[in-house]
Parts: sequence; structure tokens; C-alpha cells
Amino acid sequence: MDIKFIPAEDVKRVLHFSELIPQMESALKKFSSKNVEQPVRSIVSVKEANGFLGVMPAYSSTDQALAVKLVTFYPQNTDVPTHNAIIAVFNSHNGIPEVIMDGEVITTMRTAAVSAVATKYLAAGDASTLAVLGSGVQARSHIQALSSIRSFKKINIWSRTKKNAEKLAGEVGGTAYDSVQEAVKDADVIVTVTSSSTPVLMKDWVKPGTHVNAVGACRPDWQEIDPDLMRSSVLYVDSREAAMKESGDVILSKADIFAELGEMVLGVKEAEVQKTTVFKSLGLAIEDVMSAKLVQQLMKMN
Ligand SMILES: NC(=O)C1=CN([C@@H]2O[C@H](COP(=O)(O)OP(=O)(O)OC[C@H]3O[C@@H](n4cnc5c(N)ncnc54)[C@H](O)[C@@H]3O)[C@@H](O)[C@H]2O)C=CC1
Ligand SMILES: O=C(O)C1=NCCCC1
Repeated sequence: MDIKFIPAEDVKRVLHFSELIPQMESALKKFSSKNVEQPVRSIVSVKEANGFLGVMPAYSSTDQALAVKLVTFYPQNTDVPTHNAIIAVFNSHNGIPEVIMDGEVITTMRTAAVSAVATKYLAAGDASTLAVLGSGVQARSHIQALSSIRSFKKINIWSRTKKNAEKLAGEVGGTAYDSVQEAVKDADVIVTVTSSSTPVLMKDWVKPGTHVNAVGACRPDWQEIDPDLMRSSVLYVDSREAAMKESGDVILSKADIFAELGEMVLGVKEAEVQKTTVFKSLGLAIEDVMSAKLVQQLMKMN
């Protein structure tokens, strides 16, 4: 067996949001039109380390794409990244393993690319203020991805540790805030990218008509969003089945899911731009599989 390895630096070199965002839009459509075989991911808890291992397989017959991502998330890591992953790609005709590639860069970029798809459809066309809660890997990636689809005049950042918010604000020409309330009060688009397991964003702080990308809290007993905000917003998810199994924000609030993002992109469900909208992101294996396919195609060209 001759299995090729694609390291993080190669993935980073070839992958750009200009190609990844349309690829994710296409993956979401395929997922919601049931053209993808994908179980809800399995999660193994590593209690002693407060860590988790996720196993995320998917197959798209139309793309002849078969792969699995193995991802760990150890929110308490400090000297190494909190999220680590590899993706194994198989030949869908004969099952032979072909490639193993880094999955960390793909996880970082495809998550933000999916939020960019949500924002493209659900945020006001003239959205000018972006608020980001959290200052880690996803915060940076989201600022880059979302800035490619809207022209933000202001980027407001709140983080638990003010100096981290200030550092990120310095990097992106934004402003660091002491409180979430101050950071989000004028925001047209809000991104929550924290490892919090309790709500950080309250309904009363959010301007009507704002679009929220809720990216953290991927466990059934974790929340990042005030349940009142979940219930009073038009709620989009990446996968209904996963949201009902994995998302504390959805399960504990008992909020009604209006649509999968893919259903909205397909035009089966409305994009409720005028209303307050929440996109609850959990991450789908097909996003990783189609990102890995894109990386392989781009590597052949570069
Ligand atoms: N929906 C999806 O597809 C994906 C979701 N995620 C989730 O996105 C979130 C951010 O991920 P990364 O940026 O990669 O992690 P990171 O470790 O780089 O950053 C985490 C951020 O959360 C903050 N934080 C930690 N505990 C907090 C608390 N109790 N209250 C407020 N802030 C807190 C940290 O200070 C830091 O700013 C995580 O919840 C992660 O699991 C990550 C990858 C994919
Ligand atoms: O989709 C992913 O990849 C992840 N989602 C939730 C947090 C861990 C990684």
C-alpha cells in the first residue's frame, strides 16, 4: 500500500476561502438533498483529560468521495492546539486507502467557510459591524472568511481574557471590549467561537435582525447561547439529526429548528434576512470530505 501524507503546510498553501466557500455551499446542498451517506459522528469521552475524540465518516457517490475525519478536542489544552485532526481518504471503487492528510487546517477553515455561507444568505446586505466572542483559532478564521463576503467597517472582539481580545483586535484592525454586551450591541453579525459550556450571548443584548453564527457548544449539555435567544430567533442548523443529538443550545432550549442550511441554499426554505437568525453549527463529516477532495484537486494543479 502506498499511502500519501499531506501535511498541514501543504493544505494551508493550497486552500483558499474563495474556493472553499462555494465548495461548502455545494456540500451543504448535497447533504440536505440526501445525496450523502453520513451517520451522526461518534464521540468518545476521555474523562481524565476533559477531552473528546470524534469519528466523522461520509461518502458522496456523485463525487466518488469517501473519507473519515478523526478529530480530538481538548478544550483545556494550553501549550498545544485544542483541536487536532487527521483525514483518511479512501478510493471509493475498491476501498484502498490513498491519502492521509492533516485535518486541523481543514477543520479551522471549513467551519468558517460554512459560517460564511450562512452569513451570505442570512445577514443584511449592508451589514457593517461584526462582533466576535472568543479569540482563538476559529475567531481568526471566521474574521477572514466573513470579511470575504461582507465589507465590515467595524470588528468588535470580546474574549474572557482581555489581552487576547486586544491581540486579535490589533491583528485585524478591530476593537477589544470588556463586556459581551458592549461588543455586540451594534453588531449586524455575531460569531460565538468560545469553549464555554454556559451561555455567553444573551437575547436582550442582540439587536433585532442580527445574524448569529453559533459555532461552539457541541455537546448535548453545553450551551453558548441564551435559550431565550434560541427560541425567539429563526433557527438554522447544519444537520437536524445532529442538532437533536449533539447541541445543548438546541436540546435544552427546546427551540424549533426552521431549516437546515442546505435546505435554505437549495431554496426549499426561506432565508429570513429581516429577522434575527441563528445558525447553529456543529460540523459535518461531508464538509471535511469535500474539503479534502478540494485539497487533492488543488495539489494536482499546484
Ligand atoms: N461547529 C464546528 O464545526 C466547530 C466548532 N468548533 C468549536 O468552536 C469553538 C472555538 O474553537 P477554537 O477557536 O478552535 O478553540 P480555541 O481553543 O482556539 O479558542 C477557544 C476560545 O474560547 C475561549 N473560552 C474558553 N472557555 C471559555 C469560557 N468558559 N467562556 C468564554 N470563553 C471561553 C478561549 O479563551 C478562546 O478564546 C469551540 O467550542 C470548538 O469546539 C471547533 C471546530 C469546528
Ligand atoms: O466538526 C468538527 O470538526 C468539530 N466540531 C465540534 C468541535 C470539534 C470539532
